[in-house]
Amino acid sequence: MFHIKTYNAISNKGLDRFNRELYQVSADCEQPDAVVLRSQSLHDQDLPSTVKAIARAGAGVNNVPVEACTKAGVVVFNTPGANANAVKELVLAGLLLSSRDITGGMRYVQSLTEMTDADAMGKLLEKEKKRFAGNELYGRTLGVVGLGAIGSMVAEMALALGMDVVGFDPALSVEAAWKLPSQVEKMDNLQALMARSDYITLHVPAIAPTRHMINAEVLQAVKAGAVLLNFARESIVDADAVVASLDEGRLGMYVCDFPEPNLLQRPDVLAMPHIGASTAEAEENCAVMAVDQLKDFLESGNIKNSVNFPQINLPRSGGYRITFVNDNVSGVLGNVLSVFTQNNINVLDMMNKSRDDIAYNILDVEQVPSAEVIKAIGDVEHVIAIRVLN
Ligand SMILES: NC(=O)c1ccc[n+]([C@@H]2O[C@H](COP(=O)([O-])OP(=O)(O)OC[C@H]3O[C@@H](n4cnc5c(N)ncnc54)[C@H](O)[C@@H]3O)[C@@H](O)[C@H]2O)c1
Ligand SMILES: O=C(O)CC[C@@H](O)C(=O)O
Repeated sequence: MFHIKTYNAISNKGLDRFNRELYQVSADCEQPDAVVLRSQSLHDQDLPSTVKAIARAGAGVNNVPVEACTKAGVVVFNTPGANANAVKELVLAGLLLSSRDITGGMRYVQSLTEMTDADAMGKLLEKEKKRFAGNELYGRTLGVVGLGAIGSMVAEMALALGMDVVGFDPALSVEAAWKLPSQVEKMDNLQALMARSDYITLHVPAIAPTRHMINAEVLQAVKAGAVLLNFARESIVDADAVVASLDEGRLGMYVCDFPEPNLLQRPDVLAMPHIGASTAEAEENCAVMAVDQLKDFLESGNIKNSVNFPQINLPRSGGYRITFVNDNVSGVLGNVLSVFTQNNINVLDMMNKSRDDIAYNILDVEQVPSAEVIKAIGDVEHVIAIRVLN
């Protein structure tokens, strides 16, 4: 039986994929084999030593202490692309809400509660509507910072709206580059993108190099009146620098999914409560992907879409499956194989993959490994974690 601890509201479409004869799933499990979560921060929590994997039903893993997990041999998964369409559609809302005073106009109409005469109301609205006029997106330039799953979808959408699109992503993967429309013009640096764009939208992960990447210096390069949209993370933008730029009249508007107190009560800030991925479809997609990846890892040792471990998949070749994690230094696998030789255990198939400082191994063996053999493998220098699967 595997024990799964959940945090946040994880869609039942995903959780129902855990066969209850094999899995116990609950929010208050104390010694879980694995954790499924959304935005709950694990930074201030002690992770039980029973945890072998953490599945983030979503893209950003800044709420998970990934480095500590890697050192402890804990695999961290995310669900790349599973909520990208939801974010893309909210970016479209942000573009429209920042271009036309839709919310101001709606608030004004709702305020006319004293009016009883429809003709008089119609005349008043025709007179007042100029206060809520705006501009079109067509022909304007959108700068997309980060051209991964979300950024590339946003770029494609903007092109379909008749916008020009420029992009900046120094770490673009080959796979992501293939998905990018050819009309997206590549910018060499962030300043160049800022100087060209009427709208700038951020789609980078919250990692050390992106912390405050939008700061006072970068905002100097922005076109007067440009709109900045942040549906990525709070830490990417220095909110004080944004407020200063808005006050100065340089930045025209800030649309964000990560409000901070100093952004409230400003007409030039449109703030939302982190709802980029809050659609039924995105929540289901993320939960299904997270659960499927976790099951494949717990039951077969395979790893797909991990942010700290290598991708690996070894079809079962019968016998008994053992997986182990080790420091990525030479000689460890050889020493483990010697343990099998010494104990007359035949290896049927095996795969070894590494990523940065960590290596991960799957071995199918013919004979059931005894507790002594497992202990001997665990005692091999640089072996961090070991599992025996049925
Ligand atoms: N508002 C929400 O609810 C919501 C939902 C989903 C994702 N997000 C956030 O959006 C981020 C991006 O999501 P994604 O699915 O597109 O991820 P992704 O990994 O597919 O794409 C991120 C892209 O950013 C690029 N990048 C990294 N560092 C960069 C830098 N310094 N400058 C420019 N580009 C850089 C990467 O090369 C990659 O192409 C997530 O990490 C998460 O923080 C927010
Ligand atoms: O789970 C959520 O609601 C938000 C997820 C989002 O921020 C992400 O990084 O994927």
